[in-house]
Parts: sequence; structure tokens; C-alpha cells
Amino acid sequence: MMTLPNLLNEQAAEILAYKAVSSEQVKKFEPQAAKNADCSMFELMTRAGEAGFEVLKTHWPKVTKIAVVTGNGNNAGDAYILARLALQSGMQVCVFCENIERELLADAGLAQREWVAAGGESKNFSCIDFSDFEIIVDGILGTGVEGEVKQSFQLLIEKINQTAMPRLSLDLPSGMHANTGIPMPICVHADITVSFIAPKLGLLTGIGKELCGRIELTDLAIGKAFYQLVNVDSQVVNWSLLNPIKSRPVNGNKGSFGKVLCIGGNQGMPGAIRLSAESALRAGTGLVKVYCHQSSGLHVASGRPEIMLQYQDLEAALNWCTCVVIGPGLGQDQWAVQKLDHVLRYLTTDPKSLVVDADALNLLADKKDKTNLYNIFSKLPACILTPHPGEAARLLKVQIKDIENNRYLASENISKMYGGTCVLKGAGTLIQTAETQNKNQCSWVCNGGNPGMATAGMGDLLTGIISAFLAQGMPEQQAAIYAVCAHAEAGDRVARQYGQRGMIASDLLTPLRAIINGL
Ligand SMILES: NC(=O)C1=CN([C@@H]2O[C@H](COP(=O)(O)OP(=O)(O)OC[C@H]3O[C@@H](n4cnc5c(N)ncnc54)[C@H](OP(=O)(O)O)[C@@H]3O)[C@@H](O)[C@H]2O)[C@@H](O)CC1
Ligand SMILES: Nc1ncnc2c1ncn2[C@@H]1O[C@H](COP(=O)(O)OP(=O)(O)O)[C@@H](O)[C@H]1O
Ligand SMILES: [K+]
Repeated sequence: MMTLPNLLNEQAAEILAYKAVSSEQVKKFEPQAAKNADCSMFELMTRAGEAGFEVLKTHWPKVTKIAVVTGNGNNAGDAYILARLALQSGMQVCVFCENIERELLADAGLAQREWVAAGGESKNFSCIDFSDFEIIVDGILGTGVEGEVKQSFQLLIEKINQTAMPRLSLDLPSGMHANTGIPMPICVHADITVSFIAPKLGLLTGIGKELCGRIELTDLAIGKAFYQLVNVDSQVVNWSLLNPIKSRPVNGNKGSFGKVLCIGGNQGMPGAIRLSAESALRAGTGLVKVYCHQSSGLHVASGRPEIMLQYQDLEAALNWCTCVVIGPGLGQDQWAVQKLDHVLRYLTTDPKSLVVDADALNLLADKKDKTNLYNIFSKLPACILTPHPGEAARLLKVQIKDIENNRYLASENISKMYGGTCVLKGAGTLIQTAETQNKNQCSWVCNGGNPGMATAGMGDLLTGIISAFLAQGMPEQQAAIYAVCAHAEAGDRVARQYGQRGMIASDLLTPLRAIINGL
């Protein structure tokens, strides 16, 4: 898979913690990577246990009573190492396992025997009582979980989640699918997850991002050897990791920075397109025009005379612009359908950069001839679709839960079906381009942003920022990545200053301006 490493600043390109992989990649390459780094598999397990213990001591320095809950695989091996280290440092530790008579295999067996030899106490799950402890270490299941978690483990996980105690998960919250972040059907809800060797895809987006808590990554000192063998599945990104945007040429004029045409704002819906237009201006577009329903014009431009307006002759507006946004407040009535069809016809013969959002996505979803759409979109200089999970579900004709069950796959499928880059919004926004004749596959996941941003108009703002970057000459994938990161960073700055609740989309405009100027 092709990524765009030149977008990352020098320091970021070196950070292994931001190169996400699937569990299959870990399983396949971990032994060879360890070998290349002169590390036995048991040594690797020991490092994992040690790293887990370090995280525990760092984040909960006062804790001395530890319940370590183990399964039957190597994840349990990591947990036995941690348990022994904690015991040997003078803490009160008990390991809870499915069956104390069961001897684990291979390296996990060795870790288990070391625990017993150190005088460690083990008990069966059936006598679990967390009241004597201050923290739960979760070493039940890691990347080896297959299919639905078995019933007895489900009950155990439920019990763990019901306690008010902090929970530290080793490698993955037990029960989570490593690649999608989905509980199968239940997983430990961790406060911190210590992720070994490489972050797994599922920890970074959607529900997985919530269930793993804070991620602490340790590469167990084999990261370099590992990444020499694997292709990264998805690059984690945020604004601080990106190279700054180049300064403007001193002789620039407004024509040098693009002309964005924002189409939307149907009757009674002026707000969304106004936000897109305003953010397009604040993200540096030279000229911004809104094509809207006449009844919306006053509201769209009120207090913002920099926004130009047009109600008629869409053809002329399309001729004028260098980048088209369609969707915010577009509606789905006859007026909306006509505008979208006009744009599609126009772009067939006169390709321009395009951002498709909101109701325009819903209208695209209804179109039967997806090949025609693909043919139009894949030939544009840039085409970016920005669905939230609801819109994504309509685009793929599936349920929202199907999108959230595998956000990576969903965004890739949208990109494949419609021929543009897909920005699948939500916690851990994904930027995915599927491989086509003229586009390289690339997958990025933004770890910025916060739930304060889950409020009306926030997506409209993102649409405007994307269009601004396209209008100023960034290529498709770069514009999508930079815009998602700038938008998330603006949301994070507002949250840091005023908190998450009560954030509104236009709060982001001032920080956005500072961010893109490198301030
Ligand atoms: N030295 C090393 O190799 C290193 C490995 N590392 C660590 O190993 C982890 C991967 O280890 P893994 O592959 O052994 O899998 P793991 O997550 O422990 O689970 C397997 C066990 O789970 C069980 N099980 C499976 N499905 C189930 C289900 N549906 N429902 C219930 N139970 C189910 C099954 O048990 P059984 O059926 O045998 O009772 C099986 O034995 C990885 O995440 C990392 O933590 C790192 O420390 C680096 C060094
Ligand atoms: N929990 C969250 N964490 C990070 N970002 C979020 C979260 N919830 C929403 N956002 C961001 O806020 C924006 C919301 O967009 P959208 O749902 O299209 O809103 P609207 O349609 O009202 O404009 C998206 O960019 C999304 O990624
Ligand atoms: K675990």
C-alpha cells in the first residue's frame, strides 16, 4: 500500500507508534522480526510483561493490590510476567485463570511456571472477588481471539466491566477484534491499553477508540525490524505530525488561491452552506461563492459580506470556479436533484475538483448507475466524499452498524464504488483512497478531534476546509488529510480552552485560521 510519507514531518515519519497494522500482520511477521532483532519469543513476552508493569506503575503509582486476569494463550503469558514482577516488587497480587490445573503451552507455560516458582497465588475465575484489589490487569485475550468470545469469558468480562476499578489491558482489551475494534460481542472497557509492537487498526477508530482508553505503545525493541518486513496498513496522523503548509508567494493575488463554489442552502436550510463557505474563506480560499436557493441568500451572506451569492445560472457559476462543493443544506427535493444532475453533467465534460457532502451523498446513494458516477468522479482532478456513518450506510446500501463494524472496509468500499477519496467521519476519522488506474491506495486515520465536535454543522465546516485546500492546489489525498487534521486540531484547541460540551461549529473558525498559518 502506498502512503504519503512526504506529508509527515521528519520526526513523525520515525514514530512507529503511528503505523497501524492488522493482527494478521503482527502474527505473520512478529517471529521473524524478533529473530532479526536477536530476541527470542520468550524474551519478547518478558519485555511485554515488563512494559505492562511499567505502565501500571507510571499511571497508578499508589496501587499495591493487583488482580491479574488471564486466559490460556500468549496474552496470558504477558500477564504472568507482569504478575511476577509486581509480586517481586512487594505488591499483593493474585492471578485469576479459567482452570488452575491447566498448564499453558510453550512460552506462556514458561511464564506461568515462573509465576508459580516465585510463590504466586492463582485462583479460578469461579472464585473471583475483586473487592480486595485496586486494579485489574486484563490478560485474557489478545490478538489470538477467534470468533465470538466463549460464554464463560463473556460473563467474566461483564464482571470486570461492572467494577469501578481501573482496568489495564495488555495488547488489546480482551474480546475486542484487533482489526475493527468491535467487541465480540463484549470486551473489556479499558482505561489504558498497552499495545505491543505496533498499534492494531481497531484501537484507532469508532467504538474501539473508546473501549481501549488511552493507548500506550511499546515496540518491545523490535519495531524497526518489524517495520522492515511489513507494509503499514494505515498511518495515524494529526496536525502536529504534518509538514507545515508552504507560505504564500509574496506576489499572490486572490485569483492565485482558488475560487470555491459552494452549492447547497435550499429553502429553509441556509446554515450549513454558510458554514462551509466561511470555513473555505478562513482556510485561505481566494474567492468563495455560494449558489443557493434565493430564499436562503440573506441568511447565507448576512454579516459575512466576503461571501458572494448566486441564485441562477449554475452553468456560469461552474465556469467561474476552480473547485466545487455540493451538499450542505442541499435537501433532496426537485431543486436539489436538478442542481446535482447539472453538476454531474458539467463535470463529465469539464472536470474540476469536487467535494461531495451531506444531501448530495444521499442523492448519489439513490442513483442506480454507480459505474457512471465512478467514471465521472475518477476522472476529476480531485474528488472527495465526506460521509458520516449514516451517509456511508446509504452510499453502500447497508446498515449503520455494518459501517461501524468495519470502518476501514466501509471507507475503502465507498472509495472503490464511487472513485474518489472517502473521508469517513467520526471518532478516528478515516481517509481512504482505493487503488484505481490513476490513484494509489492510501489509508490514514486521524487521532485528533473529540466528542465535543459531535454537534450540528461541524461536518459542513470540514467540507469547506477540504475545498479550500484543493482550491489552493493541494492534491486530493493531501487536501483530505490536511483538512481532517486541521479541523480536528481546531476542535481540540477549543475543547482545551472551554471544554467539550457546548462547542459549536463556528467556534472553530478562529483557531482554524491560526492552525493553518502554523500558529
Ligand atoms: N511470545 C509471543 O508470542 C508474544 C505474544 N504476545 C502476546 O500474545 C498475544 C497473542 O497470543 P496468542 O496468539 O496465543 O493469542 P491470545 O490472544 O492469548 O488468545 C489465544 C487463546 O485464547 C483462547 N481463545 C481464542 N478464541 C477464543 C474465544 N472466542 N473465546 C474464548 N477464548 C478464546 C484460546 O484458548 P483455548 O481455546 O485454548 O482455551 C487461546 O489459547 C498478543 O496479543 C500479545 O499479548 C506479545 O507479548 C509478544 C510476545
Ligand atoms: N467523537 C468524536 N471524536 C472526534 N471527532 C468527532 C466526534 N464526533 C464528531 N466528530 C467530528 O465532527 C464532524 C461531524 O460531522 P457531521 O456528522 O457531518 O456533522 P454535520 O452534518 O452536522 O455537519 C466530523 O468531522 C466528525 O469527525
Ligand atoms: K488483553
